[in-house]
This record gives sequence, structure tokens and C-alpha cells, in this order.
Amino acid sequence: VLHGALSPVGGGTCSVLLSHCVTRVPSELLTQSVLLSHRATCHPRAEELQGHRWATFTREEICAYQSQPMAEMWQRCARRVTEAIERVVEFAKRLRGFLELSQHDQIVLLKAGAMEVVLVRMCRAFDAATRTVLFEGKLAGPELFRSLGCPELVASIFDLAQGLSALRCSESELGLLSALLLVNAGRPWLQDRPRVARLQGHLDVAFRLLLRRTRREGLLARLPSPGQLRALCSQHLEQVQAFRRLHPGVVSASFPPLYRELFAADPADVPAGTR
Ligand SMILES: O=C(O)[C@H]1CC[C@H](C(=O)N2CC[C@@]3(S(=O)(=O)c4ccc(F)cc4)c4ccc(OCc5c(F)cccc5Cl)cc4CC[C@@H]23)CC1
Repeated sequence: VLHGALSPVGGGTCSVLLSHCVTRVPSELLTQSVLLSHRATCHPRAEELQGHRWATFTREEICAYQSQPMAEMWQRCARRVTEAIERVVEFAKRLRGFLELSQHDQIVLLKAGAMEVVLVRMCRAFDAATRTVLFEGKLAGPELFRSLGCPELVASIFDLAQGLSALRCSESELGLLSALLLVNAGRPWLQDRPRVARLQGHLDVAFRLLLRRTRREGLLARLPSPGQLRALCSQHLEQVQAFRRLHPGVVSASFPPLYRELFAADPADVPAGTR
């Protein structure tokens, strides 16, 4: 599925036309193009988030979610996270230099980093005052997700969103942070590590210059650590395995193919040639 999503024919990438601005240096042009790609692939858009006062779910609505069967709630969340991951794939395709990497390395970077970018993006639609997140059109607290049966994972996701929203990141900061979560030369299985490291270096310089220009150098020390994000993603993988043991066949029968490819790949699913 990822392979198909990355083929240029699929979602034709628009080369981001940058408004002609002589004053900008290469790293500022890179920052601007990352910001445009981020804005174009986030949901809701920044404009929708500003003005809008989102409603919270009523007690009845929360009870209705809490009495959903576990499989039904898992399927809902799997569908929503897959839609979010598809937007992250589109963001990656618009990152200057990403499509020039080998298809293999593009897939390796997306498999390792797409969920981390989704979790970082979540803070855009998170309300720290009420510890609620936008879910299916209204603001939901962790208790709404009770029927998933993974309270620790849900709590970790809310803790991360709480921590990130306290940093009050700008869209540019979130865009460059997301780009650096994807373009990470430290990911395992990369074929052309030096090439990824070069692209990562340009993004790193752009991020540091942005932070210096805006006097936000202190942000770097307060970002979630790679270990925290990695722990959350492996907690999710453990829960997927636990869910599959409880509900054999549900994931393969009714979860999105991209979700299955990323989080529930069976040895049996691997094409014979590469086993
Ligand atoms: O596209 C965008 O810009 C944004 C769109 C909205 C995106 C967003 O906030 N999200 C995309 C969907 C959603 S959620 O709103 O459904 C949600 C789910 C649990 C929470 F505690 C909080 C929110 C989500 C879904 C599954 C998941 O892990 C995998 C998973 C499953 F699959 C199944 C069961 C359990 C788990 Cl944990 C993690 C998250 C966190 C991000 C949330 C963020 C990006």
C-alpha cells in the first residue's frame, strides 16, 4: 500500500512554488516549503482551529462510545489513524528531496516515523485546559476511549499531547519537527544512510536557524525525547497484538490495508520472494 501511495502517478505531487523572495537564504526557503507542505496536509487546517470553539461530547454521547464493542472502537480508531497517516505520506512526498530517496528508504522512513508525526500533529487539536482532543467532530477526554481496553496507551497518548501543547509550537516548528521525525538517518534498515543524513542535515540547520530567529532555542530541550515517542509506538504495537489475540480475524478482515501493513504485518503476508 505504501509503495503505491509513493508512486508519483498516484497522488501527483505539486512542486511547492515558493513566492519569489530574494531576501531568503536556502534554509529559510526550506523552512517555507516545509511549512507549506505541513499546512497543506494537516487536518483541520490552522485557520479552522483558530476561530472555532469546539463542542465537547455530552454524557450520553460519551456513554454511547463507552458501550461500543471493543472491536468497533478499535476499528474506528484504526480508520482515523490510517487517514492521518495517509496525510503524513502526502506531507513526506512534498518534502524537498524525499522523493529523490530510493523507494525502499522512503518506505523505511515512513514505516518508522509516520505514527510519530501523527502523535505530534495531534497536539494541534488538543485542548490543554480540558485535556480533550478533537475526535469525530467534538472534544473527547481519555474516558471516551475506555472500550478500547488499553487505558495505559490512551493515557500515554494524552500525556504526550498535553506535554506538546504546553510548548505552544508554531506551525513552522511543528512542520520542521515532523520533517525531522521522518527524515531520520538513524532508522534501521536504511540502504543509503549518508543520503538521508544529508537531507536530515539541511532540515536540522533550517530548524535551528528558525529557533534562533524566533528566540525559541529553549524549545529543543523540551521536545518529547525520541525514546518517549518510540515507547509510545511500541506500546501501541503491543496493544495491537493483544487485541488480535482477543479478536482473531478482525484486524485482517476489517482494518485498513495500510494500517495492517504498518502495524500488523503477518509473516504470512510477506510476499514469497522476500521471505
Ligand atoms: O491529519 C492530521 O493533521 C491530524 C488528524 C487527527 C489526528 C489525531 O489526533 N488522531 C488520529 C486518530 C487518533 S484518535 O483521535 O482516534 C485517538 C485515539 C486514541 C486516543 F487516546 C486519542 C485519540 C488516533 C488513533 C489511533 C491511535 O493509535 C492506534 C490505536 C488504534 F489504531 C486502535 C486502538 C487504539 C489505538 Cl491507540 C492513536 C491516535 C492518536 C491520534 C488521533 C492527528 C493528525
